[in-house]
Amino acid sequence: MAGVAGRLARLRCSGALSSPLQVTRFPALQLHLCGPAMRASQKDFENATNQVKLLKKDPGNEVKLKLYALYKQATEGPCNVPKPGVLDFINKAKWDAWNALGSLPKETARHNYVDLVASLSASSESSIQVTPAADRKQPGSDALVVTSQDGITTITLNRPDKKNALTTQMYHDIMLALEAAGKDDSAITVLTGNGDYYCSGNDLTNFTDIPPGGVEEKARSGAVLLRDFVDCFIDFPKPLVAVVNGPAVGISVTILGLFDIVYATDRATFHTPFSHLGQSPEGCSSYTFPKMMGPSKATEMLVFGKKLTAREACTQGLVTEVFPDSTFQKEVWVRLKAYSKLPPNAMRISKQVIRNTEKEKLHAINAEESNILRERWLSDECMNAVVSFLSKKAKL
Ligand SMILES: CCCCC/C=C/CC(=O)SCCNC(=O)CCNC(=O)[C@H](O)C(C)(C)COP(=O)(O)OP(=O)(O)OC[C@H]1O[C@@H](n2cnc3c(N)ncnc32)[C@H](O)[C@@H]1OP(=O)(O)O
Repeated sequence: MAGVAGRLARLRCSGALSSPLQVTRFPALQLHLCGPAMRASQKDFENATNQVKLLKKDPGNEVKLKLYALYKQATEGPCNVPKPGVLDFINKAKWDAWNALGSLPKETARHNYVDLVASLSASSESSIQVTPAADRKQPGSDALVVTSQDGITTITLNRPDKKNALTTQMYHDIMLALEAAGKDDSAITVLTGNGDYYCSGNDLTNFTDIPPGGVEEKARSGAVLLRDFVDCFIDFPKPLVAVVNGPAVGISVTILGLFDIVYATDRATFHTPFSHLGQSPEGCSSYTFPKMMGPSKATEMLVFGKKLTAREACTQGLVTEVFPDSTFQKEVWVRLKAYSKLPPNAMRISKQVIRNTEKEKLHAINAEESNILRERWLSDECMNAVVSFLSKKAKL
């Protein structure tokens, strides 16, 4: 697979990316990747390496990779270190960027680095270090908001700018929130999203956060986390309601089979593009979906990634009721407030009567799905899909 940074550099040199927009955004890259070699003193270079630490505006992965590559070329010359493993996304992207500079002379690299930093300094507002993913801080508890009112505990996914994609931290926080909600004095628990999306599923940048034990360890710990996460839904003791305020993707769809009620706006869609991502179903959907909609409709969703409208999902039994978007919030909350006034113990016991017969089976299915996914995450198919998403995201 050609490196993303290498592909970017080649495209730039061929002029294929020289649209006015890109020239405006990255003038230094545009000018100097193919431009004439010029001189910058060692002192200028040292100043620039210090200046880089003071930049306030994040210029994005593309420029960070370029800075990294130019620095290495300027200080060490052409790349002749071994290529990192294909699953070592971050180091491989860095290696590709450096390697793409070929035999560019050290002096030219030094000049280009100085010039690139100067162009960035003008509009800088936040840090620009090429931070290894493992060192990156995950969003904290503000990515999840928990409120309790009128007998209802509401857990709200709160990363609207990322379509409420689930970070590793959020999986942990949701488990804690469910544990607390299961014990508090509310009658009903609700999961919903803030913004135009319900949830875009697993945050695909989770895959770049490789621990010291490497990708195998990442896959192993991911499978454990997934299993624990889904177990919390299987075991949740009270009525659990999904208020699906917009499109839902991936794991946010599959776990709906473990909710007691699913209310959706007519703007919602339900998408499980697992094959496209080289992955396989989780959240017990390999069991709950065929059971609720029949194996053929389940296959369309889980194997072929067919996206359902809210009404289709309702017909298939995945959604309880669909509401017009304009009245969705009002109608749903009036309904839930009325339900929350029913005797809580009776509701809890009735839920358990309905669900308990399946619990053991669901735990076994969850364990099996998590194991299979652990292997999938190590596959070329999955790795290529994640690299493709990250490349588009980094606009490489
Ligand atoms: C413990 C581990 C358990 C793992 C369990 C496994 C679960 C499997 C899954 O959940 S598979 C599903 C994974 N999700 C996806 O594949 C969705 C990816 N995202 C998209 O396809 C699109 O972003 C979209 C269709 C959801 C929305 O498209 P739209 O064009 O409307 O918006 P943007 O693409 O511009 O998105 C806005 C910003 O949000 C970022 N983002 C959205 N979804 C994710 C995601 N899943 N992971 C990471 N980031 C996501 C997107 O990159 C934009 O960010 P930016 O503004 O910084 O560019």
